[in-house]
Amino acid sequence: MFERTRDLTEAGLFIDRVTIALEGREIVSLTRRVAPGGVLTVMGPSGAGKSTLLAYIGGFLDPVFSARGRVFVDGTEVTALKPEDRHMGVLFQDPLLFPHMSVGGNLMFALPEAVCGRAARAERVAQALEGVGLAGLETRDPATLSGGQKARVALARVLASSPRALLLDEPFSKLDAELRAQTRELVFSKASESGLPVLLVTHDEADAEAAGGDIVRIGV
Ligand SMILES: Nc1ncnc2c1ncn2[C@@H]1O[C@H](COP(=O)(O)OP(=O)(O)OP(=O)(O)O)[C@@H](O)[C@H]1O
Repeated sequence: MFERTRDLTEAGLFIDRVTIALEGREIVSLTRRVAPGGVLTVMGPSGAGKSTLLAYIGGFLDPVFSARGRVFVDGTEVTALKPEDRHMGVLFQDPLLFPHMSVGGNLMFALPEAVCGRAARAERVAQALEGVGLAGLETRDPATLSGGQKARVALARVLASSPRALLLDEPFSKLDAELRAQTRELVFSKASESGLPVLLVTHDEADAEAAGGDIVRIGV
């Protein structure tokens, strides 16, 4: 259940004394606040625990880890909630589009139930695609899209779900340099426009620089 706390009602994402251990060894220990529209970039060597931290915040940490600490979004504690009840948009390296659905179907699936009626839902999908420069692609089979287009559909799908925060786990790493730069500009501008706090996990210093926010280095 939601717990309102009087002293933590600030907007954004708050990571409050989160510690994560594997086989009794602490691998992550972090307290940070990410303002709406701000980015916290998590860097560190392979195996340091970056994806593990993101998984804890998203609510899908593997039970092999033991973890403590609280996660708040806009002053509401989400630590005990299921991933789908945290309303966090997650993007991974792979766009993970549903292959058996059209591009429009992928977005429609993500729309909140509160968007009612066929016409209103179709309009919301159209707007989301337009917002990432893919207007009119509703009927396309995801398999026929380029890598960059797939990444944009994944972003549009996440934004269509009306998230309260974005969790990005190396979402640009499969794109070539030029596409990578374009896609990350689009992601950060959309997040900032929507006032979403972003947690970015990356190996890439250029990603961190483009993100423009605080950088936390773990495992170093
Ligand atoms: N399901 C699991 N069971 C056991 N150990 C795991 C599991 N998932 C991850 N680990 C271990 O936990 C540690 C942290 O992994 P994590 O994937 O968070 O690292 P990372 O910093 O994201 O690495 P990379 O940059 O390579 O993606 C690693 O030592 C990894 O081997």
